[in-house]
Amino acid sequence: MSLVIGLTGGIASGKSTVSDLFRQYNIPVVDADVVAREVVEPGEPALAEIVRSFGEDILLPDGTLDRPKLGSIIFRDEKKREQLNNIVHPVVRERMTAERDRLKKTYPAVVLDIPLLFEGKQLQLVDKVVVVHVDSSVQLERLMQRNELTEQAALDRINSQMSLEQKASKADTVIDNNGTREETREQLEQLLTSWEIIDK
Ligand SMILES: CC(C)(COP(=O)(O)OP(=O)(O)OC[C@H]1O[C@@H](n2cnc3c(N)ncnc32)[C@H](O)[C@@H]1O)[C@@H](O)C(=O)NCCC(=O)NCCS
Ligand SMILES: Nc1ncnc2c1ncn2[C@@H]1O[C@H](COP(=O)(O)OP(=O)(O)OP(=O)(O)O)[C@@H](O)[C@H]1O
Repeated sequence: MSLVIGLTGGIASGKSTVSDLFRQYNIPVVDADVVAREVVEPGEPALAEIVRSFGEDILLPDGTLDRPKLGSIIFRDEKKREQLNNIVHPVVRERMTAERDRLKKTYPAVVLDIPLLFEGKQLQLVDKVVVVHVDSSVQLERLMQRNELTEQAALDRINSQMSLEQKASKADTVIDNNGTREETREQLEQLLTSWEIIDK
């Protein structure tokens, strides 16, 4: 029996940071952001569909997706975001399911890092949900710093998702990532011990 853990949170709340910690305990992580990039590479059907919906201008001269341009459209416009989600999410879900099932054969636990686990209705993919939580001021500050975004662009992204408070209220477990990375690691270790995935 392998436990499938859904890891989620808000943008820049620390999912990748916690994913790296899972990997340090030899627990594999499938990252939805990485899969979402793979499915829109040149030659993929999803990219052709994006061009049909958003126009040729959404491509860079080398034929790859102009991600900043698409981001500037969809993070400000709910209808366009839904349009993009309807193209990308089913393919992402299919690939993640296959990867999950492959890894389940070998590992006692598998993590699916899915930023839109609740919004994208992907809960059926996982057994337990871990939400990485930070206060909104910490989230805004870390996002602006990491992505070199203005406050407005960062807020557009944050507000395009379900609030972190709401996500935390739906979780099986919440990891508080306001503190140091070491404090976050300690919380994860405790969790993995209580779920009997690692021995203390
Ligand atoms: C719009 C795109 C091209 C912008 O690319 P960019 O390189 O700037 O961002 P990146 O892909 O690294 O995403 C960063 C974060 O933005 C948030 N985010 C991405 N897409 C969405 C969305 N459709 N709705 C809400 N938040 C989103 C997530 O928290 C994600 O971790 C890209 O995010 C995309 O293709 N999004 C649609 C696919 C998707 O929903 N991905 C999320 C995981 S399935
Ligand atoms: N405990 C921490 N202390 C200080 N900085 C942190 C901590 N956790 C994460 N960070 C920093 O905050 C930023 C966001 O973290 P991370 O990339 O892990 O978030 P994420 O949830 O994976 O983001 P995204 O939704 O965009 O994929 C990064 O620059 C990271 O280095």
